[in-house]
Amino acid sequence: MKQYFITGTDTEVGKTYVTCQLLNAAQRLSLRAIGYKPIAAGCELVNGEWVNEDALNIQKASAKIRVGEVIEDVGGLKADNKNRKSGQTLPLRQINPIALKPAIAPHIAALEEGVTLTFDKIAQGLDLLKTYQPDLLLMEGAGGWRLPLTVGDEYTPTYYLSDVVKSLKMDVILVVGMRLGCLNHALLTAEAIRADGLAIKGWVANDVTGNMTRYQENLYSLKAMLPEPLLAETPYQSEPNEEALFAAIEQIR
Ligand SMILES: Nc1ncnc2c1ncn2[C@@H]1O[C@H](COP(=O)(O)OP(=O)(O)OP(=O)(O)O)[C@@H](O)[C@H]1O
Ligand SMILES: C[C@H](N)[C@H](N)CCCCCC(=O)O
Ligand SMILES: [Mg+2]
Repeated sequence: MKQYFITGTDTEVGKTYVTCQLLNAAQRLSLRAIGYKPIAAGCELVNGEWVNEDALNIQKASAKIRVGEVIEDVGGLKADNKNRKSGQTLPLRQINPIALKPAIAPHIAALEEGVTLTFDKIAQGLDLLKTYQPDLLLMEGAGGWRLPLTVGDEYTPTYYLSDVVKSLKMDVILVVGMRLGCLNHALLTAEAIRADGLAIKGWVANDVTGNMTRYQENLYSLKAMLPEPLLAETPYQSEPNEEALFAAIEQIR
């Protein structure tokens, strides 16, 4: 089983978009691929359940439950798993255990809601998804690399999502949202990941706007400055480029 943490140069750069494209491509290559969004901020109440759009998209793109699959109860997340038939999507709460209502920085939302964002909650959710025996597990962050999870007095951050990834020793895939400013954001993010002692498996150039001036020149610059491989380019709003995505999967599987 291969597992990766998907980070990005910022929020809204296409981490979920790229995660789903990779999950779909892996599935087409007969790999069992599952996505995980441990912490999501920005939810709507749908039929009594707090639902986040990233989580829904990842649920849709993830492998389905198999015949007779029995899931161990980990941290109480098994709940809505009974009576499920094979071929159904994984329970949303397992894809996204921590759903915070306002679309704001998660540590602030958590403080408002009296929720604590702990290593254990994130790791338990990951362990539960591993019981489905995926070939590929992609865990999407929230925001960028240095995302605060907990704060002390005066909102001093004390613990970051990057610390969790460090403890889990996960390799990282960096999604670069191709827009003005991304060179600085990509280089700083890559420097921080390496300084945290983690490996960047590769990066994805996601054309998040479709109208970046000098897109190619920016891409050449990133290729020249980032030593890690460009896994794929994901174009703006076109049909997925399956060949490119398959090649990316071959590099990370
Ligand atoms: N290549 C693309 N073509 C078209 N639309 C895209 C592309 N990449 C991203 N988007 C759109 O841009 C928006 C932001 O993308 P996405 O939600 O994947 O960002 P994110 O980095 O996961 O953000 P967050 O930090 O909230 O998790 C979404 O509406 C998504 O559909
Ligand atoms: C709500 C939003 N869509 C993201 N999931 C959360 C982004 C948090 C960014 C925090 C920050 O670095 O300022
Ligand atoms: Mg997302």
